[in-house]
Amino acid sequence: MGVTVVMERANVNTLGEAVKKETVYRAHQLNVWYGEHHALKNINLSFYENEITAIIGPSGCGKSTYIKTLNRMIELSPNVRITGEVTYRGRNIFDRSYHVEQLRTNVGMVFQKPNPFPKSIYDNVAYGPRIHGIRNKSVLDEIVEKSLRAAALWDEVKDRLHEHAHALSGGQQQRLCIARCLAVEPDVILMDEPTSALDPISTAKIEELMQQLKEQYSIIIVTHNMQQAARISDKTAFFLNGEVIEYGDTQQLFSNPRDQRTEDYISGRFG
Ligand SMILES: Nc1ncnc2c1ncn2[C@@H]1O[C@H](COP(=O)(O)OP(=O)(O)OP(=O)(O)O)[C@@H](O)[C@H]1O
Repeated sequence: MGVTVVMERANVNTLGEAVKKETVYRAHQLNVWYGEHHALKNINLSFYENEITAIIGPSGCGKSTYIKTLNRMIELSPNVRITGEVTYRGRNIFDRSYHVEQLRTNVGMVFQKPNPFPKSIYDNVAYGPRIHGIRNKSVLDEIVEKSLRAAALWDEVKDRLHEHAHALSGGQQQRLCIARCLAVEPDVILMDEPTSALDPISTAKIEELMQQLKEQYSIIIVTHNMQQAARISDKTAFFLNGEVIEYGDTQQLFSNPRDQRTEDYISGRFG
């Protein structure tokens, strides 16, 4: 039985001053079962504003289950049972009175495989705002441009906005999915291995983009790539067999892990 170690250090700005960051998400004694399978065990973990948090761990350790819990996509899986609490901005997302639509507006998600809708580039980005009732063409044009610029795709697509999204490269499609997510002005972006299907150049672009996006958004990324976690994240959580083994500042976790199992994993001894 593993021990859940939750270490939280003060956030420090570039001048070395401690700064208080707002807690965006807090999981408290969270357990998830798929039928009889206990996939997440007593998770206690917080995520903070304007940070990138990486979730790492070997295949099957519960990373995807965890981020799917954060936007309640987990409820789409059959025979799921959840106990404990997840608060988003202070409210328990499993409260009966909590509207899942509101949560999904605030919390965007980018998946492993780019999944643009079978529509034009423009219509992909305008989709969410239209669902929210925005019909005015010039307002939509503005949102589309702003979102594509924020996703570092505008220059590449501004002359072909009405082409089919599937005509874009994989890396461009993934940035389009990020633009689609930004168009509804989320607060948090969940990313489930967003670069694992991409080449190194597209991966570098997405990583650079994430550094810009964290100025405005809180990002939680699941990644198998430990170099990527070390390069881009502020905090890292290491999951193993459904438990959080270690959580802390990325630099500290990679250079001086507290738990032997973290050390074994990051040094490639298993997983
Ligand atoms: N819908 C489901 N029904 C039953 N078991 C599931 C379901 N989804 C996941 N599991 C099981 O729960 C455990 C955690 O799965 P999860 O997908 O969260 O792991 P992961 O760490 O994201 O893995 P990977 O890195 O391979 O994507 C695994 O043992 C998996 O087989």
